[in-house]
Formats: sequence, structure tokens, C-alpha cells
Amino acid sequence: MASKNFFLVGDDVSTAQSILVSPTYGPDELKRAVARHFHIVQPSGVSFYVSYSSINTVSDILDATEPIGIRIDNQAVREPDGPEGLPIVGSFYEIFPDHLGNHTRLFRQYGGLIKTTNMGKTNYLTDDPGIAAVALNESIYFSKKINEDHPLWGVKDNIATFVGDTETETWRLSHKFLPTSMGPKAVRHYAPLIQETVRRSFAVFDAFAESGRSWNAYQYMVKLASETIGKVILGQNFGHLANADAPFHPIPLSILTMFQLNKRVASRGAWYQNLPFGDPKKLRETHKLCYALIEGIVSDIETSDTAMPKMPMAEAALKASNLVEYLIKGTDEKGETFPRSMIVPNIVMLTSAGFTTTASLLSWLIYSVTEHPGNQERLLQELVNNGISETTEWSVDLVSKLSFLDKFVKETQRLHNPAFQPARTAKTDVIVPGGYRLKADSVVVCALHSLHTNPNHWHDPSQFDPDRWDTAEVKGRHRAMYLPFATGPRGCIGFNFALLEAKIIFSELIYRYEFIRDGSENVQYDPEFQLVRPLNLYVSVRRRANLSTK
Ligand code: HEM
Repeated sequence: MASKNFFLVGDDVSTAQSILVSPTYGPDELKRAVARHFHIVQPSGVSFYVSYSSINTVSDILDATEPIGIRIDNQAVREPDGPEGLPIVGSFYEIFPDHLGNHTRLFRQYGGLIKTTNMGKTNYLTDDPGIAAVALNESIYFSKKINEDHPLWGVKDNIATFVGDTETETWRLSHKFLPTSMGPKAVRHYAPLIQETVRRSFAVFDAFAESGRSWNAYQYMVKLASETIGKVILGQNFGHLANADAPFHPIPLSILTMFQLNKRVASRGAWYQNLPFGDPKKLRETHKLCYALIEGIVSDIETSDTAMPKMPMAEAALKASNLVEYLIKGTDEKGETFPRSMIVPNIVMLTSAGFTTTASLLSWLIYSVTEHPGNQERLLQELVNNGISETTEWSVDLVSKLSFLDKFVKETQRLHNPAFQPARTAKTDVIVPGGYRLKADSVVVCALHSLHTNPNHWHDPSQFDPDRWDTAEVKGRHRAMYLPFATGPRGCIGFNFALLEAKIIFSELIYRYEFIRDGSENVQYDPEFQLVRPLNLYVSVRRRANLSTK
């Protein structure tokens, strides 16, 4: 072993530190040793320099007589840049209300990792797949740790998945039980329930078709998606599809109110969250109401005579009539069930994550067919070509045959993904791809919309083109260029279900109705919501008369 001096290009050469280098090291081993020492997250990006000349071999390193400079992805190490901001409000007016558009603009101006401050919170946002990939992968450098700067700080609850830290016993337990109930096997048996729910909704949409009345897409997709989730998770019929004007059930209503209030409260900073009046107070009250309603349902299922016996969770996932029953009766390898005290917070989370997102995806799918002529016909033709009719029995296998539908859904999620800001926290000082230096506890937000439209990685990114998914460029893309469900251990556990649900519901709707946009103004997304949902998308439907044949 020889002791060699290394420094990060961008820092003064006097900061050089000695690292032991073995002559037996291969180039990758050397990069790993150096990366570990300097907390460089991705060793493959490391390169070495002496007097501005690149050196590549371990023997060159051993021969070097001067301190050896390190670059990351050929870049010097530096702090992320961003708008300077104003006192107190920081970058608020640079970002809101159009946070998606403004973040994209700031990436073009400042690079792939930007620093923003907003009402006392500092976030580092990225549209770079290399940075997103390392941030989302739980590691010695990053974890989902919800600190005061994290977008989920206002709703943090370590007992519940989604809004709790990874490094907790409670997340470990929920991660053990919940994914089985949403895995590919379990999801298969939800297809008939999804089919039954969407067919019940025809009473509502037929009435709209007859009257010619136009309707707000998100509002009705929420009714439909929450009706499905109500059954799957809680075993409840929310009654949303009884008629066109059926009122919202208090559970989805309270969840939607929380999503709105939380985005509003969180974007105004920590000082606002604890106010004893106004939105913060309403948020706390709505939270309490939602928990109380779900506790009532859990207790009823717990004491119901018809409940199934305890059984291993893999079996319970296929036999339980709903997820509450699954969590009460499913057992792990030691025969233990999910702790009772954790059921309500996790069921609230699953219910919330389960319908607000798919409702938004369904709304954007409707938007995409009305906005981009020709696609509605292509989708319908594919259904006809696959022998789909009004009496089709839907299954996972049938859905997987619909390749144009798959591309259409992907393209819609690329441009209008419901989730937009999965965030992870640096556990130590780190240097991420591109050479950006972050301090421990820095929160990196993966700006999904900007990532999905990054012109360095997507050809003609704003163009809606489902066929791009057939191109070699997109097929061979960086694995983190498209992350609608995030990735890594804290990625979405409901994605199998979400895609199955959206594809069955949307296919059934397209088969029965032609969608027509109402109004000609630009469709806006709601900037004051936890998810990207269309605010002013009004459509009407026409019952299809003559279906095209094969
Ligand atoms: C189009 C629909 C959906 C999208 C775009 C979506 C997206 C996401 C994303 C981006 C995350 C990561 C959040 C973060 O890192 O902070 C996530 C997590 C999660 N999603 Fe989804 N999701 C969808 C549907 C669903 C459904 C239907 C369910 C359940 C029924 C679900 C349950 C969850 C849960 C429980 C987590 C948290 C996992 C954890 O904390 O370990 N999602 N989802």
C-alpha cells in the first residue's frame, strides 16, 4: 500500500487527503476506495488528474508526485446554484403558482441540481436521472428521512408508510405486510371488482350522454377511483355512482381536503403550520375526522362474524375481502399479525394514495384523448382487434395484450404524472453525480415533470407521442429517466394495482363513449394540490353507436 494525496478539483489543493492505494487495485477498486473516502455517491463517475492532465491507470496514480485531482463526471465539485431569492419568502415568487413550469425554467438556467429556498425551507431539486437514481435508492448516503425541509414534513407520521422515515421499525413492519397485498399475484384478483365498478358508473355517464351535460373530469374520476379503492381497501361502497349528483362520502372528501390544505400550508413555511386558526387548524381537524371514520370501519371489520381466520399473509392477500381484513388476519413467518395500533394510520395512507393518484391519471388520460386527435380511434381499434366487447371479462393477461394502450398511458404519465416530488434526504455530506456537493440533511426532490421532459434526455419532450415508446432511444433510456412511481425501496407499492385499474377503467370508458373537450381555454393543473390534477378539464361524452370491426 502507498499513501497518495487526493483532492477534489474545485477545492483548494491544500485540502488534499491521503488515501492508501494498493498496487493490486484495479481501476474500479481504486475509484471505489476514493469515492468512499470523499463520500462520492457514484464511484463510476470518478476521474483523476495531475497538473490538468487526465491519468487513468493505477500505476500512473502510484507514480504521481503531486496531489491528484478528482473530478466527478468530468466536473469540478461545486455547490448547486439557484435563484438568489428575497428575504423571508426566498424563491417563492420564482416558483409559485406554476411550480412545474418554473422548476423546468430554473433547471435550464442553473443546471441539473438547483437550490431553492422557500419560506425558510431549503430544497435541492433535480431533473437529472443520474442524481434521481442515487437519491431514490436507499443507501449509506440517502434515505427517506422526513425532516423540516422535506415536502412531507407537515403530514409526517412515523407509524404510517409513505409519510414516515425508512429507518424505523414501523416502516420495516409495514414494508413487510403491505407490498404482498399489492403485488402482481394479489392484484390479479382485483380485475373483476374494477370491471364491476366501472360498469356501475355507466349509469352516471349514460345520463351525461343523454343530457349532453359536460362534467369536471377530475371530480368524476375521483368518484370512480375512490369507489374502487373503497371496496378494495375498506370493503365499503361509497355510493358515488348511484346517480350523477350523488354526494361525496366523508372519507374521500376528508382526504381530498387534506391534500389541498397540506399543499397550501406546506408551501407557506414552518411558521404557518402551527397557527391555531385558518387552514392549519382546518387541516388538523380534517385529519382527526378522517382517522375517526377509518377507525370505525376497522373496528366493524374486526368484530364482524363473517371475518376469515388468521392465515399466512400470501394466502390472506388472495382470500381477504379487503385490505383491512388482510391486515387483521394475515400473519408473518412467526405467525404474528400486523400491529393493531398501526392499522388505521396505514389504511388512511393506502386509501389516500390509492384513489387521488389514479383519479388524476384517469383525468389526464381523458385530457390526452381529447387534446390529441386520432388517439381515441387508435385505442378503440386496439380494443376491437383484441375482441373486447361489452361483456368482456377483464384480466391482467388481457390488459397486457393492449400495447398501444400501454404506450398511451406511459406517454400521459410522462407529461402529466400525478406525483411530482418524491424526496430523499442526504445522510452525510455527499457528492452526487455531476459533482454537486450537498451537506448532510439536504433534501433532494426529484422533480418528476422536469425529469420526464428534460431536453437533454428526451427528443422533442413537449410533444405527445405514444409511439416514442417504440423507439430505440426510449427503450435504451437511463433507468431513472422515467419514474412515475419513483423507484427504490420507497417507491410506489400500488403501481401494479394503479395501472391495472386505470387501464381497465379507461378501456371500458373508451369502448362505450367518445370523449369531447368542452371549452377551448388551456387546461391548467391545480398548483395548490399535493398531486398534479387538472383543474378545469370539462368534457362531455357521446355513446358510441357503430363500433369499428377488426
Ligand atoms: C397513478 C397512480 C400512482 C402514482 C403515480 C403513484 C406514485 C407514487 C410515488 C411517486 C411514490 C413515492 C412517494 C415518495 O417517494 O415520497 C408512491 C408511494 C406509494 N404509493 Fe403510489 N402511486 C400511484 C398509485 C398508488 C396506489 C393505487 C396505491 C395503493 C393502493 C399506492 C400506494 C403507495 C404507497 C403505500 C406508497 C408509499 C410506499 C412507502 O412509503 O414505502 N400508490 N406512489
